[in-house]
Amino acid sequence: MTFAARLRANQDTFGPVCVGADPHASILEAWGLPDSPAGLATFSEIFTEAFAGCVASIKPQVAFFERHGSKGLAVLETMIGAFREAGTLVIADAKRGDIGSTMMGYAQAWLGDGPLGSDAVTLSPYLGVGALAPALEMAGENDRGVFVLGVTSNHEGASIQGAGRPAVGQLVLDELGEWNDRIWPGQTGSIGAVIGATAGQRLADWGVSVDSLHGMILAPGVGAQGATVAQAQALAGTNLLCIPLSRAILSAGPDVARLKDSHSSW
Ligand SMILES: O=c1ccn([C@@H]2O[C@H](COP(=O)(O)O)[C@@H](O)[C@H]2O)c(=O)[nH]1
Repeated sequence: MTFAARLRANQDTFGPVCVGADPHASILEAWGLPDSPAGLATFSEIFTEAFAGCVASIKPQVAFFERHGSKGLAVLETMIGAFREAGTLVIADAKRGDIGSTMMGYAQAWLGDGPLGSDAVTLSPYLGVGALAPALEMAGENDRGVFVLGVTSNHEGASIQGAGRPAVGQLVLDELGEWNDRIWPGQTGSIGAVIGATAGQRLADWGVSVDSLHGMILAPGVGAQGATVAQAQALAGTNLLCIPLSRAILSAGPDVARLKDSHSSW
């Protein structure tokens, strides 16, 4: 079953909200945990108890595990394994992107069967969508997914993503759509784009349309960054929409019941 089909099936049961695992130092502190690998491990245990098997997908922000070095990555490996075992899809937010030969290494790390192997990974197209080919092809071969930065939720991206006509963001979407049509003709492709839920006005101003994507949209920016679920829904078109929320849900922790309620309230 393709990643997109698995995401759709999970979202039919649990809804489109993807819970972000972003153990910022401030979240660890708010949860009464030390900013250390041990604190991170306890965060991960609570997060897993609250959400494994109970939500469609999670999106661990790799940066917050990397900052604890190898011990942090070990915690991430355990978390990824526990969620995948429970049938909850793991979207590793690693934002990888490099020349094709190195890209193969990233694809093997995040979309292979190794300890960090996840259901999907986020990618940056700054070296060209074509440079991402090893990951895009592996998504097709291994029934995994990717989400490539298109028009991001932060305003600093505008000077590059909105440059030119068609805008750079449109060129990225169109190229991703060509890959989807090639690998999954006539279906929802497992190559997605990151389009910030905060970016609706920018899309309109730049004349960017998501129609050519024929895939999935990951729309961060709801909650802590000020966008609403309705704003995320308004920009997805016919693409399969996945809405990640991190701080807005994690702020309900560390109580497991309150974390579950917080997810349900969205
Ligand atoms: O355009 C983007 C791409 C990625 N992100 C990531 O999503 C979460 C958002 O966290 P919140 O606490 O829900 O604001 C975070 O991991 C970002 O790195 C994004 O915000 N915008």
